[in-house]
Amino acid sequence: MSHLITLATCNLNQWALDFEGNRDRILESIRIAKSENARLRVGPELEITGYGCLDHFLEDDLYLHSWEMYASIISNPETHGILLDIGMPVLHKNVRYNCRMLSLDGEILFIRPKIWLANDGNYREMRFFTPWMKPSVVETFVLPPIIAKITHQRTVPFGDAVINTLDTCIGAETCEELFTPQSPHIAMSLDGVEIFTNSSGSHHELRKLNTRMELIMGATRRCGGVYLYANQRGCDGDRLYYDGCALIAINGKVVAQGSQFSLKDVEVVTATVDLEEVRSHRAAIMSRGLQSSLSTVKFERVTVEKELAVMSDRFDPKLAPTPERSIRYHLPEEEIAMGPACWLWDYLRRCNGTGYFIPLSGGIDSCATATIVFSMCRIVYKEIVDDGNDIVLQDCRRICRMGDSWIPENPEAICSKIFHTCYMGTSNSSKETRDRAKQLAERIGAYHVDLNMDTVVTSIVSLFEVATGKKPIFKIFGGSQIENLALQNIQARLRMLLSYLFAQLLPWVRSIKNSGGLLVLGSSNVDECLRGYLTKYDCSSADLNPIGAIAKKDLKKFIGYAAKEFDMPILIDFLDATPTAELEPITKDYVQSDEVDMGMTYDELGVFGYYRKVEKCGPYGMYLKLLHEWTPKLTPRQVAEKVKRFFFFYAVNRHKQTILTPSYHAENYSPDDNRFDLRPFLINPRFPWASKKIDKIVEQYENPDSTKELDVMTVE
Ligand SMILES: Nc1ncnc2c1ncn2[C@@H]1O[C@H](COP(=O)(O)OP(=O)(O)OC[C@H]2O[C@@H]([n+]3cccc(C(=O)O)c3)[C@H](O)[C@@H]2O)[C@@H](O)[C@H]1O
Ligand SMILES: Nc1ncnc2c1ncn2[C@@H]1O[C@H](COP(=O)(O)OP(=O)(O)OP(=O)(O)O)[C@@H](O)[C@H]1O
Ligand SMILES: NC(=O)CC[C@H](N)C(=O)O
Repeated sequence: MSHLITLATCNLNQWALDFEGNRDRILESIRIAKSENARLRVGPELEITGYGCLDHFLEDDLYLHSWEMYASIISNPETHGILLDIGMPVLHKNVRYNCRMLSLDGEILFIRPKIWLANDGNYREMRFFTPWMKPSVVETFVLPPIIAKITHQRTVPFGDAVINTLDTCIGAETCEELFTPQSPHIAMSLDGVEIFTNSSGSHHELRKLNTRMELIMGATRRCGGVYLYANQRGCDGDRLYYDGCALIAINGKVVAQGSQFSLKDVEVVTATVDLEEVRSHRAAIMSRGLQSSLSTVKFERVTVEKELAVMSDRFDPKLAPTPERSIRYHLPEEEIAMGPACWLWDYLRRCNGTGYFIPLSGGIDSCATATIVFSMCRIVYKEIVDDGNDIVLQDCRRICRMGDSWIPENPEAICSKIFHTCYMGTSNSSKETRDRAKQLAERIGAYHVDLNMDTVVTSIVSLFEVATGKKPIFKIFGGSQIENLALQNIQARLRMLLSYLFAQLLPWVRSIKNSGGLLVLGSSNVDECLRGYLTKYDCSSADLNPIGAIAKKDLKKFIGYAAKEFDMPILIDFLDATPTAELEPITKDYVQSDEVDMGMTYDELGVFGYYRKVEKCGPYGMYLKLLHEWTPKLTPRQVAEKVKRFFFFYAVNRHKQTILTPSYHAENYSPDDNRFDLRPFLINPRFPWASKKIDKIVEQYENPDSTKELDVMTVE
């Protein structure tokens, strides 16, 4: 006979340190879960504080406020009648742990500290928490008096326990633990745990979702069982976008999946599963039976004298298992259209902003950034009109400084209120870029300013001339390299200055009431940041950069996608144009081009970026890898030149990464020096020893007879 139970998991848009807001979202998720008849509700990792509190996790206040919020949740009778798994940090014996609080009917069942902490890339959990290094061990936790008064308990178990109800066994695993080779669910499953909860704080990266999904599918296929994945969603105050995707799986099949990108603050996902399916799946595998009977890891059981099933003894014709469904993945270009857009919306509403400003050049990068803002407006509009989301409508009215009766008639109406673009031309600008910028702004409804700033550039050059008696001139007119660069950088840096001026005053110019300034958007892509192909403190220095960790290649795909999906044919013109900075005079024989200037192509930069950061290659390691990949199309010498050139520019420009505008983290090869890619910024760009070793190999290829065997240790 089947044994049906209904379970709930959720995506919550928590905000670091927003204790009351976080609590209310948790309460709302419990209310929804109960209304769907769920008997178990799991929420995201550290949901009471928000996952991204970083060094605030070191403050005692945070632990106090966590208990206060937790008390107000479990003392609320509306949260009773359902097993709750809530994420919160806890101090035990003066040690900080990242914990899960399991409770039922206002009573704490046990506290489970995370065992395997996330500590690479963007994650630094070891900085704030101590891992519970005693798998399957349980101690006694003395409850703080405010909680003891509410729960009428003095102590509760603290450690790696599991819950036995009358009809099943439940174990908790926390985020990273799923990603480890010896995940806790393995030993738990062999010890009879049938339902696993996973509470996560996992952020978006392009093309990453399948890793998470494959792990969940693989785990439940191999071990059997029901897996409830909960995740935070949204921007909780940092460069990361947590990408939800709450999920319920059973024996390698997905039965429920929440959305990855959305403006919903609370999204609850429920499913009804048949525990008999878990039992028969497991019992059919003899080898699993042997491993289970031999397993020496025994988990302490915390007993609950209740059943999770609504009716285990009778057949209920109204209750049926939720059918299997296929996993939904977005294309990378859809991910770009949605992730940074939702991040920008959270940012704007949470800082009580008036809108965004972007210097729009008529090139791909600022165009992609503007299109992402438009995508944000589309998502907001859809959420208001199609989904009737009142929170988004209220936020939208507040940000647009519109009254209580206003409902936007289309995405362009939202864009026209909050998005400002500006073309800042000089005599080096072309009509094409100017027109493209104007047409793009028109299409999305942005408030556009088209200006010329030659007078400002000229007056700065004149001032310099008066002060020094020397006048720099462009290279094509006979000037030196250094003069040429200085003249380009003046234009670039003035654009930054003008951006902030216009961002501050445009709402005033438009007589928008009660407005503050606009947030300035930067638009350097990941590849040019890595190569340092940007002027320090120019338009690359802004308040936020939605595309700072997205590759040019992906941005182009996104533009192609948006041209069709957003009905924006103008975007095709951007795709067809040659990327150019337009900082040097255009003559009949010369137009500045990015790839020529950089000495490498954007595709090559993508490869270098991947090997440097993801594969952790130094120049020598990268050369060896690319030698196999790029020869015989290129000679070993040409490969060596390219690798050395890349590392040269990377090293001389590394200092620029220290002041990069905070960017949406989207790519695993992001060079963001502030949180993700920590490196020195004074590096010998010639990498002398590695270069000698590379030269030795080139020599070996070019004169195979000259060296009998390859001895890379002997240089000179
Ligand atoms: N090791 C070090 N540690 C700390 N700081 C260091 C440094 N070396 C230089 N610096 C500083 O950096 C300055 C040089 O950097 P920077 O002023 O950026 O100038 P720089 O990197 O020399 O030139 C800007 C580059 O960006 C290119 N570009 C292309 C397309 C568009 C744009 C644009 O902006 O629109 C720019 C432009 O063609 C040029 O190649 C030095 O004057 C010095 O102040
Ligand atoms: N004529 C311009 N008017 C307004 N902003 C400009 C102009 N030229 C450059 N910018 C700003 O400076 C940034 C960097 O300029 P750069 O020429 O390097 O462009 P890019 O990084 O290739 O981006 P894009 O593809 O948008 O031109 C641009 O993204 C844009 O925000
Ligand atoms: N919070 C965590 O433990 C997250 C780590 C995990 N590797 C992830 O990206 O989802």
